[in-house]
Amino acid sequence: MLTLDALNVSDRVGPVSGCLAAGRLTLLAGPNGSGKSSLLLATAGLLAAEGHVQLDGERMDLLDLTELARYRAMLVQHSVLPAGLKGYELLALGIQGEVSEAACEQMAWLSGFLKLDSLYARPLSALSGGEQQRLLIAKTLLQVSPRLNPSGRVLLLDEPLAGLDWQHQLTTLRLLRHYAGLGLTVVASIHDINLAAQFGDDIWCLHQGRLVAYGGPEVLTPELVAEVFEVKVKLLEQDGQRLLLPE
Ligand SMILES: Nc1ncnc2c1ncn2[C@@H]1O[C@H](COP(=O)(O)OP(=O)(O)OP(=O)(O)O)[C@@H](O)[C@H]1O
Repeated sequence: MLTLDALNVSDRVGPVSGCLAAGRLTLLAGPNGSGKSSLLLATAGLLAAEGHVQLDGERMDLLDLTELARYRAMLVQHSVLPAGLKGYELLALGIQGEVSEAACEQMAWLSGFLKLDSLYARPLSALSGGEQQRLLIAKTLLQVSPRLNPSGRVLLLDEPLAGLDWQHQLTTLRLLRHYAGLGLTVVASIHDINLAAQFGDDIWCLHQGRLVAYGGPEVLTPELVAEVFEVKVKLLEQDGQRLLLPE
């Protein structure tokens, strides 16, 4: 479990306190500039912040970089990719230690979901934005895949669905749920509130740097959406599914 204790990045986000549970997929919603990326980066230890983040009771800011890389993986928004690198070389960066048979099997497993086979041999500079994103997602997942890294406990992803087509958005969300099911704490920012409601175990909603709502998908009410996103929506409910439709 990740515990945020008054985490604050001046003028960007916070103070935010709360628990991000292991075994659950928490989706961060909120408009542009509401602080999602800043919160994720500060949680990952990649952005200086006041307050503390504890991982199972251990202060993350006291861990060295090698320990951090073992415990948590983060997909950052707008990754700068080395142009000469090929697809498989990017993926290999997610593997700690030698590329073992188990690592190859895990890569093949992820490739099946994210359709990476045809991307392996190509330079990253020759791939589309969505193709690059699929490789980056796989690399991030590999880093904390329990079979390869039993110490892996946390997955943080900033807008993993950016640039993905509909099929790969759904595949990615299913993979995130799978990793949560393996016991990891999985946290991702997302702009589609209906996908957030469908796939998130927990929702955190940020507005102007503050955590204004958290809980199950039912926290995404038309009232909250109107206040935070300034969009009028109506709620449709069918077969236990909730859909927020713009009016
Ligand atoms: N490098 C920076 N230096 C100073 N302020 C920043 C920096 N990056 C972001 N901000 C500001 O911090 C606030 C939160 O930005 P952040 O990127 O965390 O929001 P976000 O919710 O991830 O937005 P988006 O949905 O557009 O990605 C915004 O007001 C933004 O202008």
